[in-house]
Parts: sequence; C-alpha cells; structure tokens
Amino acid sequence: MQETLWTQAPRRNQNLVQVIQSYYQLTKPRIILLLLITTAGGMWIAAEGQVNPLLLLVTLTGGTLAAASANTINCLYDRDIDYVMERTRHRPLPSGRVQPRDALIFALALASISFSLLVVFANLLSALLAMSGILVYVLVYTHWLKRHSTQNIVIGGAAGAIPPLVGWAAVTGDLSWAAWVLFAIVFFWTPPHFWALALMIRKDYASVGVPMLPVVEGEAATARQILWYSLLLIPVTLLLVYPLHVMGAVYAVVALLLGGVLVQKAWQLMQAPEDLDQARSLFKYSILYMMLLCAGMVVDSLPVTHQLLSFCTEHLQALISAIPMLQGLTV
Ligand code: HEM
Ligand SMILES: CC(C)=CCC/C(C)=C/CC/C(C)=C/COP(=O)(O)OP(=O)(O)O
Repeated sequence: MQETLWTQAPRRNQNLVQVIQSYYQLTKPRIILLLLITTAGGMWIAAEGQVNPLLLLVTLTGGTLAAASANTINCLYDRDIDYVMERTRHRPLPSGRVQPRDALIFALALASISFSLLVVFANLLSALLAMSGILVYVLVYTHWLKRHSTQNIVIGGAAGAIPPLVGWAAVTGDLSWAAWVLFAIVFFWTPPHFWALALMIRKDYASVGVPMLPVVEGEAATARQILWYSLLLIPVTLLLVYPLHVMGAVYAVVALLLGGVLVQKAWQLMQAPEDLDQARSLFKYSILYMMLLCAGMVVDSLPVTHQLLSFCTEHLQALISAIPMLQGLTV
C-alpha cells in the first residue's frame, strides 16, 4: 500500500498545544493508567505495604514512558488499518497530525529515557522487564499475532501482564512466585477484558481482516471463552492467599466478590452473546475489576489493616470467652 492511502495529508499550521495533544494521544494514555495501577499493586505487595515513595514515583514514571513508547510504536505499525477503522481513523498518525518518522523518534526517545531512569534509580531487572514489555507488545502481539491468529490477545496479552513484574522487580531486585501470580492475574484477565470489547467492534476488525475471535468464531464461541477465563481467574487470584500467604482475608473477600460479579456478567453474556449492552457492561466492569483488585492488594498489605484485624480478632476472642455458652470456640 502507498503511504498516501494510509494517512490523510500532513496537517500543517498546528499550534504548540495541538502538537502536544497529538503526541499525548499517540501514547494511548487512558490504558496506561490501569497498567500503572497494576505496577503499583506489585510494588505494594513486594514491599509488604511500605513502599519507598521516591522508588514508587520513579518506577511509575519509567513504566509510563515504556508503555507510552510501546503504544506509539503500535500506532505507527497499525496506521494502515487504523486509517480504515472508524474507531481509530482520528488517531494522530492516520489523520496526518504526526508524521511516521517523528512518531518513531518520539517512541525511541521515550524508551531510552524509561530504561535510563529505571536502571539508575531502580535496578537493571526492572529496566529490562520494561523493555521486554515493549518488545513483546510490538513484536509478538502487534507484528506477529494481531493480524494472523485468533489467539492474538491471549499470547500477546503477556505484554500487558509485565507491568506488575516491573513493579515487583523495582522493589526486590528479583521475581518471586507471587510476582508470577500477579503476571498470571493480568494474563487471564485480558481475554474477558478484550473480547468483550471485540464483540462490540467486531465489524471494524472484520473490515480490515484482523482475525479477532468474534470475527472468526462468532459471538457464542467468544462468550464461552470469556466465561472460561473468568472462572479460571478466581482460583488464580486466590493463589496469593493460599499457598503463597502474601495476601490475607481482606484481599480474599475482595477477590471473591469481584470474581463472582465477573463470572455473573460473563454468564449473562453467554445467554445473549449478540447483546452489545451485555458486552459493553462486561468490558467496563473488567476495568473496574482490575482497579478494585489492585486496591484490595494495597489495603490488605497496609500495616494498619493488619493492626485492625488483630485488634478485631483479640476483641472477638475476649467476647467469646465472656459468653459461657461459647467457651471452647477459638477465633
Ligand atoms: C493484548 C492485551 C490487550 C488488548 C488487545 C487490549 C485492547 C484494548 C482496546 C482495543 C481498547 C480500546 C482502546 C481505544 O478505543 O482507544 C482497550 C481499552 C482499555 N484497555 Fe485494554 N487491551 C489489552 C490489555 C490491557 C491491559 C493489560 C490493561 C491494563 C491493565 C488494559 C487497560 C485498558 C483500559 C483502562 C481501557 C479503556 C480506555 C478508555 O477509557 O478508553 N488493557 N483495550
Ligand atoms: C511493560 C510494558 C511497557 C508493557 C506494555 C504493555 C502495553 C502497552 C499493553 C497495551 C495493551 C493494549 C492496549 C493493547 C491494544 O492494542 P491494539 O493494537 O489491539 O489496540 P487498538 O486496536 O486500539 O490499536
């Protein structure tokens, strides 16, 4: 395809604010926020609730720059199909507001700053993990799988699961089992998250020949897969409680409630796989799910939560021993 078919003519005469806005949009900022929340979740558990604020700031900044770089390269690579799809045709590259060469320089600069920041102020492992996130997203997902396999987002989803590893590595300098469970949580969450959205925009993907699951196998098969991954996600989230013992009762309750609602929504979708409202509701909930699950991790790992729980346990114990009928019970 010729370049002129991929983009509108370069847009000249943009003022500085418009230029900044265009580069900002190139980075898909709204997605980055949730990626950062998962990074922070990893840091909180790794630091057992007591994260060094400076390390938090540096790691989140490095993570932001790496994800921004990855998203910019994805926009650059996909500018041909983005030009055709209604949802994406107003992005900075297809609309001619940013030139491909400038986007590439921008992405490389972001990746270099991210790597330097993480190496100097966190550690080498976290910097290498952030760079591997860019590589997996660009090479494995965007280049290799997105246009060739219905399992594109399952395997490519590994890229989106790397941010909690970056957070964990920044705190401890290595990766424990718990870090890999965090990776698995985002990995198994990605299919319900993305396929719900893909059900809503399947015509767009079909128009450019991207073989997303709903396009190739239809709505019912996609809804079934969403339900399986949602069911699998519940035991995976609970691995942090047992056998790893890095999370306690507060997180366990949050994970069970959130997982229960996810499964319920997936079940409702399976009853009416063509209902776009059900798919939209599941997609929106998937984002809330991940935010609240990470909030649950943070709250559970705070020292004040532990103090509060042992205070309640002690008083419950005292109350039980004061009631003759209940003597013999222990909490
Ligand atoms: C391969 C894995 C993934 C794919 C293919 C995917 C795909 C998408 C797509 C196509 C959108 C709509 C974006 C738009 O219209 O501009 C979206 C939205 C979103 N994604 Fe994902 N996603 C993936 C993984 C993730 C991960 C790991 C996170 C964060 C943990 C995430 C967070 C979000 C958020 C927060 C939105 C909503 C953005 C908004 O408010 O518009 N995604 N995702
Ligand atoms: C550590 C690190 C830097 C990790 C990178 C993680 C990362 C940037 C994940 C993004 C996942 C995502 C939004 C995919 C959508 O791409 P798409 O091409 O399917 O979306 P589109 O159709 O909207 O362009």
